[in-house]
Amino acid sequence: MVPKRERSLEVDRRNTVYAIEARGLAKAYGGRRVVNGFSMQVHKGDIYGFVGKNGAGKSTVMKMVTCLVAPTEGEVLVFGQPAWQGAPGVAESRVGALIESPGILGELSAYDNMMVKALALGIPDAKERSQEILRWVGLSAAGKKRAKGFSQGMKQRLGIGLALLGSPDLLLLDEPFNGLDPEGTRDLRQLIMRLNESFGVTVVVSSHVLEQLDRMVTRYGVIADGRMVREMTAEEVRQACGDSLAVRTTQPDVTLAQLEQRFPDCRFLMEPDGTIRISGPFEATAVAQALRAMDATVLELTETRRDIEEFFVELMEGGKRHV
Ligand SMILES: Nc1ncnc2c1ncn2[C@@H]1O[C@H](COP(=O)(O)OP(=O)(O)OP(=O)(O)O)[C@@H](O)[C@H]1O
Repeated sequence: MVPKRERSLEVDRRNTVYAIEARGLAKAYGGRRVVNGFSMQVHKGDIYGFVGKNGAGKSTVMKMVTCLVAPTEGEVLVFGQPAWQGAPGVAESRVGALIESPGILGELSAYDNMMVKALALGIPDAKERSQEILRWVGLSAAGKKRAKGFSQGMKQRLGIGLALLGSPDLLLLDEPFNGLDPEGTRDLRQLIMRLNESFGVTVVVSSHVLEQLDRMVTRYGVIADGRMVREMTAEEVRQACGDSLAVRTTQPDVTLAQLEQRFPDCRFLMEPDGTIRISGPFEATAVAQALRAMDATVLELTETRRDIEEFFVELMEGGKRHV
């Protein structure tokens, strides 16, 4: 049976409406463009890992998607509709977000925090909904304790609870693992996965904690200097990491077709600069022999072992060639 998350990606490939689609997005502060020519495609059902160095522009992009900040240029579609139509539109009704401070009232309990927001949103069954969500985020035992005394993990979970009040189809979480201990990190990761799997909530998570993203993400986007460097499925990242063979020839398309035919059990990935990355059960010497037999002009043939962190660091450096 196909795992549910892979199945949802399969369905979405045929579906042209994305949860988020950004085109030519730019944001300037004081004349400096901190996001520029930015594009992004988050498929419905994704857990999308949004990765980039400090200051790359992740928060700014997330704020433009959630209408906290107005774009200088470009367009953001949320479920096919403009997030901005002069005023916040679809983002208000279908999107939940935890960006920077989660808007928690420190003097109030978790339940009272939920009720304040539920009443402000005009949610009809505010009490039941607040209790239900608190159970979901694992805070029903927090009782009357004031939120200012919560651990960082509890605050993050309450922040997510508040973001869930409007029953969003899309949830954006900016650095949610910051300041969490290993247990808090695990709990939060499991919560994100449950939301995605049980309710089909599309989740965008920006994080530096690649190890956590690797355990739950279905697609990645890498931002550097305000531009999208690369979007890849988790499977493509897995293929690009681990033992692999990088092959560059003068005719990459022809070489790729021939190698695929010659080594049907291997996995092949063509990188933007034409490098063919072979992973799976390959023998470097057999590939070298095959290239000779094909009369290919080989510019490079390198066997590499690369871990996920190294892979992303290279991309975050600005999308230089990563062999
Ligand atoms: N309100 C603002 N006024 C001026 N500059 C800003 C403002 N908000 C962000 N910036 C600048 O925009 C750039 C991108 O910031 P942003 O917070 O989006 O990056 P980030 O990728 O989320 O980084 P981090 O991981 O450090 O939060 C930074 O250089 C930042 O200083």
